[in-house]
Amino acid sequence: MLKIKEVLFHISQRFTLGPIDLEIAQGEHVALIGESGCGKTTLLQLIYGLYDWDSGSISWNGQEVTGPKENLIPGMPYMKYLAQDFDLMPFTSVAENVNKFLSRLQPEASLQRTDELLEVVEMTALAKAKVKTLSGGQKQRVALAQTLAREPELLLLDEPFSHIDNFRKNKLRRRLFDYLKKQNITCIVATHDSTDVLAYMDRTIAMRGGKIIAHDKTDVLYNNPPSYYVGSLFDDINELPRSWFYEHFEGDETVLLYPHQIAVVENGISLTVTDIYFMGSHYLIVGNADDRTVLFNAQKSYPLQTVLHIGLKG
Ligand SMILES: Nc1ncnc2c1ncn2[C@@H]1O[C@H](COP(=O)(O)OP(=O)(O)OP(=O)(O)O)[C@@H](O)[C@H]1O
Repeated sequence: MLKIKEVLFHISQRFTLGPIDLEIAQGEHVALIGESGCGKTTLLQLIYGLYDWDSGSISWNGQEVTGPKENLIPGMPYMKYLAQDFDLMPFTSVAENVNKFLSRLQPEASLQRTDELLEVVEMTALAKAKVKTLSGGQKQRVALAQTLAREPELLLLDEPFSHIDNFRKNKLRRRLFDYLKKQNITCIVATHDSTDVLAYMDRTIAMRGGKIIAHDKTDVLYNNPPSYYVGSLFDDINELPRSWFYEHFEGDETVLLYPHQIAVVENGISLTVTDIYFMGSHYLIVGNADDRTVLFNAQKSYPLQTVLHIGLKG
């Protein structure tokens, strides 16, 4: 289990991380989401032991994590941190880049494991290619395989799919997180992209200004975002008067609704269509209601300036 107790770290005069309190069980997958600069990378690097923090403690299965002051080689050996700017050997092949972290004593088994890991990241076809000839997304996949080759107990991934095209991303995510679950590898993923987290992360942590501001099971946090900021990390979200959607409700209280929770109804709040975006499975409609912008999903398109009525879906 990872235990972080009251960790506080002044990385600069302008930015303080913490206090952070967090426990993550063996085999759990946890996402760190939050706006750029909120401290996701700094928290991953602290957990890995790349900084000497000011106070508090971090431990993995009872073993204290320590920073560079105490370790000649920074980073805890039972963890692996995959940085945003991955570091590969450009003049050697994809397979060699992965194989170099496997045992020299069992060359047959190492080759087999290299093949297995290249399959996880869908790089089998390019096993013999030199890394310098690869695209950014292909390099990122090799870096992932290399990180897995080191058999970490705790894997820290910083924006692991940022260079990978949508075509491959979904399949890669499924393969990677299935593999990690099977191996019981604990994983923390820092990401901007909520689709990285929804399906694969047991829990999600939302950060802002160096602090954890919300923390729950991923589906619970998605369905009940405690603030507009947290909801907007997952999807477009509307903050609208509660009285628009709930009869007999008066007062200034607002309600947070994702576009898929609002629909065109017969009797409801009147809205003028101002923009329409084709999203593949549906249209995202932007409208103006009582001087507020509202985003909602619809199955069909409407001419601009059409007046519709909206209400809660279902
Ligand atoms: N080595 C450093 N020295 C001083 N300040 C730093 C250092 N590294 C990061 N910071 C500052 O710490 C804050 C948090 O940065 P961090 O990289 O952890 O955020 P992030 O949430 O990972 O952002 P992004 O999503 O853009 O990668 C930022 O204000 C950044 O400027």
